[in-house]
Amino acid sequence: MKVCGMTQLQQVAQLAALGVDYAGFIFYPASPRYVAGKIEPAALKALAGIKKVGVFVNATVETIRETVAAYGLEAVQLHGEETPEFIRSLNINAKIIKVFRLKGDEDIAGLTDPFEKEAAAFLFDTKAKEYGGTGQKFDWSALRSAVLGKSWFLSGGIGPKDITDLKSFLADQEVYALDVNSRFETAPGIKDMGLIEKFIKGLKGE
Ligand SMILES: O=C(O)c1ccccc1NCC(=O)[C@H](O)[C@H](O)COP(=O)(O)O
Repeated sequence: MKVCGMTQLQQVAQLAALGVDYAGFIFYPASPRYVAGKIEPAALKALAGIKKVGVFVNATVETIRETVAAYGLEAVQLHGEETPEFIRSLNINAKIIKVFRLKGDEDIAGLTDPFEKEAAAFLFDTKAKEYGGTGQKFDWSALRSAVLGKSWFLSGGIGPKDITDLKSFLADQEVYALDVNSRFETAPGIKDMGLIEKFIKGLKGE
């Protein structure tokens, strides 16, 4: 599982203790979850036990490279209109997660194929006015028939009430990991850790 939009180091450590695989950090200045100035880069770099993902929206090569080095990011999530050529030019020591923002009726393979070589994983989020963290879902059924030769994250508005639907979707889909965010917040960037713990247990059927 990935929990995105973290802004407090203590909560990131709590996620690690819960066994969450990935923590996401928003490096998009227009987001209310913009992490710069909220977590000290060296402190995050030193924190072990969870993979750190930097989320960028149409950032420059220099910004991404500097941020990966400063915060010790293991992966970069490209949430904007980044092209395969742009990804090739990055040349960084971090996995690339390319985001596709969907309504649900798109030709998924047509969107993902150009990124087959450049991305380590895909993430499917909801197409909305804002780039991410909208709390809105898209129609997952388009993903049921998509043939994707790559690990992918399911994202977009996933919340505590979705456990039953998720269990049925995950039963016959090769979803690599779920990505959750605003539906588990008390305020933008502040997570309700109790809710996250309950959600993890609920998915495991505990
Ligand atoms: O969370 C943000 O504020 C954000 C802003 C701009 C680009 C991406 C952003 N979030 C990235 C994520 O991976 C979210 O988890 C994803 O959009 C789903 O969020 P939600 O619908 O709130 O579950």
